Amino acid sequence: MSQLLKVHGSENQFFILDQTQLNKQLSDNELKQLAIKLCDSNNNILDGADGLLVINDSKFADCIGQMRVINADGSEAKMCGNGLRTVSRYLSEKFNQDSFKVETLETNLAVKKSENFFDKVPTYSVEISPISFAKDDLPFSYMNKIELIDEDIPEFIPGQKFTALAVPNPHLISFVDEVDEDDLGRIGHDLNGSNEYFPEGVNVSFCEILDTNKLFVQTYERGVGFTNACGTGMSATSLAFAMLNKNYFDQDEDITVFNPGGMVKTNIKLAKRKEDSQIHLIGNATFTHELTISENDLHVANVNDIDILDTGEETYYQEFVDSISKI
Ligand SMILES: N[C@H](CCC[C@H](N)C(=O)O)C(=O)O
Repeated sequence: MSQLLKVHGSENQFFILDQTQLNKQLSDNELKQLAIKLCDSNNNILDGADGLLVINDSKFADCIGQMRVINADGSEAKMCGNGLRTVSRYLSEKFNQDSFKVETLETNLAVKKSENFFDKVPTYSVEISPISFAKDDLPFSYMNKIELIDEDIPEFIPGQKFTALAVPNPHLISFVDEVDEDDLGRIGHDLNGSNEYFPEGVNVSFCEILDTNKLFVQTYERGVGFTNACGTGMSATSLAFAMLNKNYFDQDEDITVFNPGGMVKTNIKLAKRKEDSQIHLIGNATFTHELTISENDLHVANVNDIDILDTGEETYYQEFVDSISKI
């Protein structure tokens, strides 16, 4: 029985650990160390990953499991949109249910199996919630602002506007004509080090508006760096897009969000009070490998003692990616 899975949502790569299968739960520090070890590409465990998703039993009767999110640097996040799709598939197949709730650090989220985007590419829809623009919920500090919505912030990039929102992890978004990776990398790095603006760091996304309900989003993630996709980043960006670009947004249709790892869809329902808007993220949940620690003791996971089985699913995902085009 494999103890770990290697998975991805839009090539945002994770390891999944189902702690309910272990004889002894790992401590928070052991989970942090395991995440750092597994995710570090220098350890040659399937080229590392962007984070570790930990599944535990839920304390809520209406949830079939709990998801915790540990970034590659060992920091814990409240939420992970791409990761929640893979955890939803894992729990769906484990309990043979297609629609249920998953407990996360901040709230319990509704998830469900969706119609596959492509043959043999399992596809899931997850609720992204709660939503906040309040400075104390991000948190951020900028002049006397209590919200940052389409705000000129010359200290970041002169002439570029930014929007900050928590879903509930923190996101800073800017709409650009073309993503400049140097700018994105510099701001992402600076705002996740010691800085006066985002004391707990922030995920930074640049977005190109390609057409009506069609976006390209690239993200520099807190606790990771550049990733192929960031589910909460694409979700937060989709809400900001719907709020700020009414002439390019059709509320009756999903938004197609391209990213360096592929494509997802988001569904936005704007509400009178913006925090009451609804976001759903729909996309693949691909399981690429099953891993077994022969020690059967994750506390001392030894790099050389891991058996790895390739599921063959990546082939189907790549066929999906080859079938889509931004234009
Ligand atoms: N780096 C994020 C957590 C992972 C989010 C991302 N991978 C997603 O799919 O939402 C943070 O520290 O808030």
